[in-house]
Amino acid sequence: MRFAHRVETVRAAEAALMATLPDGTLMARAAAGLAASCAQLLGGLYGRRIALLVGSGANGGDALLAGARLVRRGATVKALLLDPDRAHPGALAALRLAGGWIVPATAAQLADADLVVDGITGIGGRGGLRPHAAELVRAVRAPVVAVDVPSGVDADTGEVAGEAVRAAATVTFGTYKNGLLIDPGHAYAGAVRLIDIGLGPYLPGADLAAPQHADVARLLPLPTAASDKYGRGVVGVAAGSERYPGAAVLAVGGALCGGAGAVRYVGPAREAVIARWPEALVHAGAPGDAGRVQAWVVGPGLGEGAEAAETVAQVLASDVPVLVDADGLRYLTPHQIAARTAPTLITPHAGEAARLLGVDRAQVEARRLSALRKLAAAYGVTALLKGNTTLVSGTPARVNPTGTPWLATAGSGDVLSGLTGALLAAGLPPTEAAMTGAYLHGLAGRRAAQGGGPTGRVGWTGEARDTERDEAAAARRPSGEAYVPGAPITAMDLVTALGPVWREVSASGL
Ligand SMILES: NC(=O)C1=CN([C@@H]2O[C@H](COP(=O)(O)OP(=O)(O)OC[C@H]3O[C@@H](n4cnc5c(N)ncnc54)[C@H](OP(=O)(O)O)[C@@H]3O)[C@@H](O)[C@H]2O)[C@@H](O)CC1
Ligand SMILES: Nc1ncnc2c1ncn2[C@@H]1O[C@H](COP(=O)(O)OP(=O)(O)O)[C@@H](O)[C@H]1O
Ligand SMILES: [K+]
Repeated sequence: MRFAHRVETVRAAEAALMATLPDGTLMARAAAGLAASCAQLLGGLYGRRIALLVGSGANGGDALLAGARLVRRGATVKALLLDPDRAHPGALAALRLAGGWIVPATAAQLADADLVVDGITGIGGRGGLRPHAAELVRAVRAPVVAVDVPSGVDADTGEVAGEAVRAAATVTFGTYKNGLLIDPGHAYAGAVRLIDIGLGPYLPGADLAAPQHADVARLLPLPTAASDKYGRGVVGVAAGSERYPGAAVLAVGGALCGGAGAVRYVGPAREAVIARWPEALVHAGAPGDAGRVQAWVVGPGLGEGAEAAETVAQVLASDVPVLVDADGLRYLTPHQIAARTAPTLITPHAGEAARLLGVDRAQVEARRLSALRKLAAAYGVTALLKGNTTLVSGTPARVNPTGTPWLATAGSGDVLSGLTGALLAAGLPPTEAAMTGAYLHGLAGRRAAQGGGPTGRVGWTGEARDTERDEAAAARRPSGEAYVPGAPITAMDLVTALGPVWREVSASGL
C-alpha cells in the first residue's frame, strides 16, 4: 500500500519528531531528497540552470536549501522570491553562501531555465495560486519539480480551486498527501517520489491507501482442491432490459471472467446473455425466486420504471451482499438499506453520485473524497466512486492507482460491476472487493489498450507514478516515461483481459 495522511496528522507527527532532533534537521533531510531528485531528473548538474519559485513558508525554505546543494554540485541556481521580506531566512542565507542568485520575481527570469522548482506553497497553501504566483507559473516552459505538493493543489482533498502548478514530478516528504493520489490533484502531480524524513514511527493509521500488486494478490480468492463452483461463489446478475441487453452481457462476462464459480442471470436479456455466455444460468422469473446466490449485482442497463424499481427492491430484500450500480441507483433509499442484514456496495460515477447527494456533478468532481464519505454515511453503504482515480470508502479510504482514461468507454462500468460482484460472492468484504475490482479493471484497461494512457510525461528513470509496476516498466524505457499511449478499447476487450490480469496479479503474490 501507499499510505497518505492529512495535513494535521503530518504536522502532529512532525512536531513529535522535531522534539527529538536539532532544529532544521527535517528541512535539511527534505532538501537533500529534493536536490538528489532534481539532479536525477536532469541527468547531471554541471552547466544546468535551475530556477526556484520561492514562497514565504517552509516549502520555499525547502526549495532554497535544495538550491544551495545544487549550486555546490555545479548547477546555476536563481531564486525568485514571491515575498522577499518573508523568505525563510536560514535557507536564503544558505543559498547565498553557496553562490546562488537572488533575482527579481519576473517571468523573464524563467526563460532560460532547464528545470523549475515549485516551492510556492506546500501543505500550508490555501486556495489556488495568488495572481503574482499564477503569472509566473504561466510563464514556465521547463519541466517543474513540485516541492511536497504542486502549489495550488489542496493537500488534503486534491481540490484545485483556481490555477495550480502542473508538475512533471513531485517530491513529497514523510508520507503521501491525499491530494497527490486523488484527482484532480493527482493529475497535477506527475511522477511522485516519497522522501523518508523519519516521520514513519510518529504517523498513525492512514487516511487514504493506494493498493499495489502485492496487496491485491493477497486478496484474490484462489480455488483450492476442496473448491466446487458453489464454494467459489455464485453471482446473481439482475441487469439489462429490452433497450440495453448489452449491459447484461457485459456484467455477466465481468463476473464469469472475474472468478465467479457460476453466474445466475435474471432479466429480459436472457437470449443475448446465453448467446455470448453459454455457461450462464438464466432465469425467467424475478430475482426473489432465482435460487441461491452468494452476492447480487443489480442495475446495469436496467432502465427506468416500476419493473426496474421492483427488481431493485427484491434484490435488496435478500440476505446476501448486494452491489447496486447504474439504473439501480435510481431506486435506492437509505430506509431500504437500513433494513438489510448483509453489506451493500454502490458504484456510482460522478453524475450518479451527484444525484444521490442532491448536488452538482462539478461539486463531486472537485471534492471526490468528501463526496465519497458523504455517500457512505448518508446511505449506510460502502461506496465506490468511479473516475480516473476511483475511490472506495473504508478505513482508510482506498484510491485505485491503475486507472487509464481508455476505460472511459461505453459498458466499461458494467464489466466492473460483474467483476466486483464475483469478488463479493467469493466472500471478500465490500471495501476489499471494490478495491480489488477497481484495481483489476484498471489493469485490464491498460492491458487491453496496450498502454496506460495518453499522458506520457517525464519521470525519473527508474521511478514513475502510480504503482511499483509502473516504476519497473518506466525503468525499462529509456525516456523514463511511465505511460505509453495505447489504443482505443471496447468493454468486451476488458472482459477478455481479466483472465490474464488475474493471472499476473495472483502470480506476483506467490
Ligand atoms: N511537515 C513536515 O514534516 C515538513 C515540512 N516541510 C515543508 O514545510 C512545508 C509547510 O510549510 P508551511 O507550514 O510554512 O507552509 P507552506 O506550504 O510553505 O505555505 C505557507 C505560506 O504560503 C503562503 N500561501 C498560502 N496560500 C497561498 C497561495 N494560494 N498562494 C500563494 N501563497 C500562499 C502563506 O502566506 P500568507 O497566507 O501568510 O500570506 C504562507 O506564508 C511543507 O509543505 C514542506 O515543504 C519540510 O521542510 C520538512 C518537514
Ligand atoms: N477519464 C477516466 N480515466 C480513467 N478511468 C475512467 C475515466 N472515465 C471513466 N473511467 C472508468 O471507466 C468506467 C466507466 O464506468 P461508467 O461510467 O459506469 O460507464 P458505463 O455506464 O458506460 O459502463 C469506470 O470504471 C470509471 O472509473
Ligand atoms: K510546492
